[in-house]
Amino acid sequence: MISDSHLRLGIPSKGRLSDLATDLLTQAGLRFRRQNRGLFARVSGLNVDLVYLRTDDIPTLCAEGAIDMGITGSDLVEEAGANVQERMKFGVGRCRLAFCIPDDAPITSAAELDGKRIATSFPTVTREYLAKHGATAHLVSLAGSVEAMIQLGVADAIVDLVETGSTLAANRLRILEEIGHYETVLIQNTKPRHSEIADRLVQRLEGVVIARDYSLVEYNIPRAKISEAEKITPGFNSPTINSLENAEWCSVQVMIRRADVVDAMDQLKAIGASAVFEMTLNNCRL
Ligand SMILES: Nc1ncnc2c1ncn2[C@@H]1O[C@H](COP(=O)(O)OP(=O)(O)OP(=O)(O)O)[C@@H](O)[C@H]1O
Ligand SMILES: O=P(O)(O)OC[C@H]1O[C@H](OP(=O)(O)OP(=O)(O)O)[C@H](O)[C@@H]1O
Ligand SMILES: [Mg+2]
Repeated sequence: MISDSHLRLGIPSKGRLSDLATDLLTQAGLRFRRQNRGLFARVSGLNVDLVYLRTDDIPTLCAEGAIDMGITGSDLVEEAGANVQERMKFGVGRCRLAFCIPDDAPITSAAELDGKRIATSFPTVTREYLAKHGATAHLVSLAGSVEAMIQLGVADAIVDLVETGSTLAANRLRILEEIGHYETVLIQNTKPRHSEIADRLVQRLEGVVIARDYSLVEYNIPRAKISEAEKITPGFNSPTINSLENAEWCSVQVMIRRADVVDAMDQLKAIGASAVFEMTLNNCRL
């Protein structure tokens, strides 16, 4: 099934990153079907084989060359100490890794955890962080449910991922100190095989990631106001300006970060723009 002439891309077989990765690849136009419980899938029209793996094994398997590229969490890359190249950030699966303690604990910094017991799924990152701050601790390594470990009496503090903070709140814990910010990434072996296919894959995925971040905004504006409008909407490179039948007016097309669109639309209206539309982008090549 697996072929040497194909690039091998490792993707999460289950868990929260599994759907994220499948959605990204599908939106990027890759066509594939995973056979029931199968560990491989061939992509049609592009020489790529998908390999379904555990999210936390992907960094090591990529560093070892078992797969050429992989989709995983940057936290897991760091924990594995995997020597891989990060090719892309996807802007999804964002989370922080943090030292957390009971709400009412009087501790004020991670250095004060010297000699204490810490439960975590990230023993390497935790040990290295503590060492940099002149501390050592007894680490209890676990695969999950780390937030329960203080109540269970096996730890004084934990190091775990935090996204919304609701798991911490439910367990009456608070963040003591953040170790770092992480997200879903595309990694590649440092001695790439099939570089051309890899670059094509990156280009396709970038098209989706940029399109997810931007909208296309179109509006009509009096020519006399163009420079004012350009200050509000400078565009990714520069805006596209088209003539209208009424020579005093023109139509502008421009990419704007989604988070900034409503503000920009209000400002455009205020300087005299009309027919201001926001359109969703599905994909792009810039
Ligand atoms: N709450 C979260 N919010 C956002 N991203 C997260 C969160 N928890 C984990 N992640 C990201 O997803 C990756 C995989 O998470 P994890 O290893 O916990 O698997 P999972 O998908 O949650 O499955 P399970 O915990 O059931 O094994 C993490 O390494 C991290 O990059
Ligand atoms: O800040 P929050 O939004 O609450 O998210 C953080 C929680 O999400 C992850 O757990 P997961 O759901 O993967 O369960 P696990 O402990 O079994 O890995 C992580 O390990 C935290 O427990
Ligand atoms: Mg989890």
